[in-house]
Amino acid sequence: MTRIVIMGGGPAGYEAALVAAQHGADVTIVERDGLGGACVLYDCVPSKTFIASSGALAKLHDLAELGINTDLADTGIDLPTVHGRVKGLALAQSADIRARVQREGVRVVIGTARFCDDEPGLATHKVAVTRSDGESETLPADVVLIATGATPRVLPGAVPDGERILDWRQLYDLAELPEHLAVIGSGVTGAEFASAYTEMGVKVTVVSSRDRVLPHEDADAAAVLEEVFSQRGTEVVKHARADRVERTEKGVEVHLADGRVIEASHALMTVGSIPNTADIGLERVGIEPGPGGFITVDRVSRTSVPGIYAAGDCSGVLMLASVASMQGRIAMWHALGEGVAPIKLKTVAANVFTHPEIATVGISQQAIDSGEVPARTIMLPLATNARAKMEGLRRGFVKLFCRPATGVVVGGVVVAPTASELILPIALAVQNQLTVDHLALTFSVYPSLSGSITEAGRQLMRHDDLD
Ligand SMILES: Cc1cc2nc3c(=O)[nH]c(=O)nc-3n(C[C@H](O)[C@H](O)[C@H](O)COP(=O)(O)OP(=O)(O)OC[C@H]3O[C@@H](n4cnc5c(N)ncnc54)[C@H](O)[C@@H]3O)c2cc1C
Ligand SMILES: NC(=O)c1ccc[n+]([C@@H]2O[C@H](COP(=O)([O-])OP(=O)(O)OC[C@H]3O[C@@H](n4cnc5c(N)ncnc54)[C@H](O)[C@@H]3O)[C@@H](O)[C@H]2O)c1
Repeated sequence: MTRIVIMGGGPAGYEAALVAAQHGADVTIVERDGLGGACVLYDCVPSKTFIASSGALAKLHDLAELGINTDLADTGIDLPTVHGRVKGLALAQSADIRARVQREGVRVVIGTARFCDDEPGLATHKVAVTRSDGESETLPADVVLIATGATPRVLPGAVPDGERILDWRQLYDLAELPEHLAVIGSGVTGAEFASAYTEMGVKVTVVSSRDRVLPHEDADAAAVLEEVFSQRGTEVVKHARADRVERTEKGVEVHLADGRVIEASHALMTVGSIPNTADIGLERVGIEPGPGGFITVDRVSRTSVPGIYAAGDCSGVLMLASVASMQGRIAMWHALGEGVAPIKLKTVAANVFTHPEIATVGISQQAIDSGEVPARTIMLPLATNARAKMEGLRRGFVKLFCRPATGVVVGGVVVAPTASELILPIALAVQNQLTVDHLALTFSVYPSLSGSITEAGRQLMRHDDLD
């Protein structure tokens, strides 16, 4: 029986464990904190639960237009309940995952793992575990999966103190909503929290090192978000690199590299993550971490050392739970000799949970505009969609990209309140190389927002006739 040890019990680790157990391997997961990993306990799941509350409040703002009277002055946030729900749900989800993997016969050890091979180059490996009960053990392994995830990056001049200078994992311990929150960093994490706190009525200032929020996302989508921010009074300070954050009597001062100073009550640091690869004994097996400490892997999650795979945030491939899970599963299929297709990153669907949401799949507009990928494109504003009008939605759009000659769908963007759900037909088309004709000839419900996706297909199909 193949002995598999998995370091880390996040999506990469636990999904891998489920696959390995299904294929009859002897599987042990070593996890420091709890099953589900940082994804479930501190990052993805808590933030999306928090956003469920801010999103509910956001909907109230739009009710007046639909003829519903609500007294917004009377509407409030019960922060302890919101935070209690966030933490409770995370723990419950973690317990569910633990029960599931144990049901499948996986051994779960709560503790910290590191390699302890006697020398690099051996055919099998050893993992030393310091368990949470203080005991130690050594696990022999034919295959090891490194799935240790990542941790918030700390700027030396802005070390989180859990009171005024916070990382995103500390937010749910605040007793009250911040009076004025400075969000440092305008990537996906920064944008999501800026949006959530804005909807909760907090004054928010976003410090963006670039000329816009969400520098890695679709520029038109980022522009919609900036418009919403501006309408809600949220300021985006651009070309602004935070040098340090100092505590003052009343709150914090964010000192920018160009000398500007932003005053706020609290600072939320969202300046990225670093992989948890420093203390896991990589030198004992001869793995040299790549740039930024990430472990280099190929498309079936192999590292440079036979028998050792890596998956998820520690590999830095695409820091998404869905990608981590797929990398983990692929690693196990490969290790156990199953037929396996290398991961296809061009088909990954992702969503930014702002208000409105921004969902993307496949080739980006930027790759098309730069000439890297030839494609025909269409952008339909939601304002032209009957259902959107009925719902009072003015902002947002659907974009669809296809190959110039064949009409095969290669990507798309949806900006809408439920973009995370609406992106699926486009993702399905990209994954299965469907054409705009397939979308165009599919019945969508009338009236529906998804009608804009079939309409986008039809508009690109018309162009086909001119080719
Ligand atoms: C605020 C935020 C929101 C996010 N929202 C989303 C989202 O909506 N959708 C999405 O797809 N992605 C989201 N992500 C990204 C997603 O959380 C990560 O991509 C995902 O957690 C990666 O999973 P993983 O298994 O690689 O690592 P993790 O979830 O980080 O799990 C790794 C685990 O390994 C443990 N570990 C580390 N070292 C050791 C060791 N030596 N021994 C034992 N255990 C160890 C860690 O304690 C951790 O629990 C979000 C990220 C952030 C920061
Ligand atoms: N909904 C989701 O799926 C979701 C949510 C959150 C995060 N994630 C994933 O996690 C990964 C990390 O995202 P992230 O937003 O945490 O990190 P990031 O690295 O993408 O963004 C951090 C931003 O902070 C900026 N920055 C760095 N130092 C700065 C400074 N001193 N002053 C001002 N700005 C500074 C960087 O230029 C960058 O734009 C991404 O791959 C993302 O997709 C996904």
